[in-house]
Amino acid sequence: MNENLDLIWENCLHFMRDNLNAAEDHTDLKKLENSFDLLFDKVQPLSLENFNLTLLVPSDFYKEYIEDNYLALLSAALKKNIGKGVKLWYSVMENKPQGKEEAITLNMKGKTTVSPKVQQTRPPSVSSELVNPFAIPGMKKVEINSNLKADFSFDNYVEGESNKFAATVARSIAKRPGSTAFNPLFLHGGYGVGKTHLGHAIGLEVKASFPDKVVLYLSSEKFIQQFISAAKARKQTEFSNFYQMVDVLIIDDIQFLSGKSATQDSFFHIFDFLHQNGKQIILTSDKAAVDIMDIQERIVSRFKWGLSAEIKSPDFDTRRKIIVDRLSRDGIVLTDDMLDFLAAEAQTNVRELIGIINAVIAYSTIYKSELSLELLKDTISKIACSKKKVINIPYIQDVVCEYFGIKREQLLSKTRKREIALPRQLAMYFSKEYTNATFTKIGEEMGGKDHSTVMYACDTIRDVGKMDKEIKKYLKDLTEKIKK
Ligand SMILES: Nc1ncnc2c1ncn2[C@@H]1O[C@H](COP(=O)(O)OP(=O)(O)OP(=O)(O)O)[C@@H](O)[C@H]1O
Repeated sequence: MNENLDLIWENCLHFMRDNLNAAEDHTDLKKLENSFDLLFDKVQPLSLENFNLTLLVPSDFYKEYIEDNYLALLSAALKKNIGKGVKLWYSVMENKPQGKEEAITLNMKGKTTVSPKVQQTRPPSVSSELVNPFAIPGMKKVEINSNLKADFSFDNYVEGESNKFAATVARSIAKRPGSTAFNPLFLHGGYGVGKTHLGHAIGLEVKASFPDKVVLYLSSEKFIQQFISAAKARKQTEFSNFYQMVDVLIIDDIQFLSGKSATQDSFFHIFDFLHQNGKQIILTSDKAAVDIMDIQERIVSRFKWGLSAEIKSPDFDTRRKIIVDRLSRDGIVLTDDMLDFLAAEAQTNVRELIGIINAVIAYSTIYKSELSLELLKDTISKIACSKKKVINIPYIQDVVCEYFGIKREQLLSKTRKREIALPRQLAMYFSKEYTNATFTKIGEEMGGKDHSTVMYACDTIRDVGKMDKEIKKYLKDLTEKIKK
């Protein structure tokens, strides 16, 4: 019978909705339907056994509200769709306060026993497993594409000093998603150091160990786009419902939520729902939570609830291990001096290192056994030449905008809001440092600012950057990105 439960419940809902007017003397049907939908969206049928129907409700309030307002209608619907002897039970999802590790369900009997018999005991085999009360009817069984890259597994993740802590925590989360103290896991670090890889590795491991868990990886840009489309179509509720079905949510580059206040609101509610229900949240960012500008304080504070782990640029030994690991997948073995040479080359991030390894693989395929240290040096110098790029003002502006998650129009605007004015001053400063442009030229390219404004910005950043921790960090990160 349970197989048909969703269908039976759908029919009950349909019957009740159809008869709303008859049940109450209400003239504003639209309003009535809306409040009915809001209420019953959050109610799920949990089980139906021997005429015992158990509904999962988010709190006592829902139970009482249903009993007070929809008793007659619900009884009629249940009689019609299940039969006269049906008894109704509630399973109340109780959320422990902040810091809890799991959600529990409590069973209690409803006032409603459609048959006159009073049921005193817990109905047989009511699952104590958490069922998502926010799932849209009919969506429960929808397969979600997790968007996980099979290559980004723990097996392919080389551990070293720079990432050991983050990797250990990630492995422990993958074993008990949502049940460790590491929720959310906030992974941060520079460009290409392996944050995304680790996020995927957790997701893949969870999927392998708990196939029924819903795992979803996506970039914050995708999240923002989806939110905007949902808002345009007035489907914010469906948007939230969708995310609330997820057991392990992995959002990459969360810093891009900066300045997007409506998306932040929605993210906040999804975050709280998932967290309160023991679902695992994994976030990656190119900066520490406190360094993300223009993001609501309540969100930053939630980032700190779990664990923040920084992944640093890989040290020499880790780089060497990564090279050996990658090349061995293609059956390529290099001599020690070749490995040392390559490991010394790409010092800042693994992505750059992988570019070099791929070039070695390509050359190895062409030259086969003739691969030598000289050939490697030659290959690397060619890569370095082809990678040299022109650093000009528009390029600097792009890097700054991407870093702060703001638009070029904002950067070039006249606004004095700190979250825009500071990136603008930094862009002016870097334009002076890295190009031959005059103050006047920089001013023109920065949205028609006066040369004295540019001079002032450069002096300020230079002076403040000497002692202000925040500015120092921006200078370091942006220098790395501009020179990359
Ligand atoms: N420790 C590691 N072992 C093996 N491969 C790694 C490791 N760290 C990173 N990589 C590889 O380096 C590349 C870049 O890593 P990843 O995309 O995870 O970086 P990221 O920190 O998310 O960077 P960004 O912030 O720029 O997106 C990927 O191909 C990834 O598989």
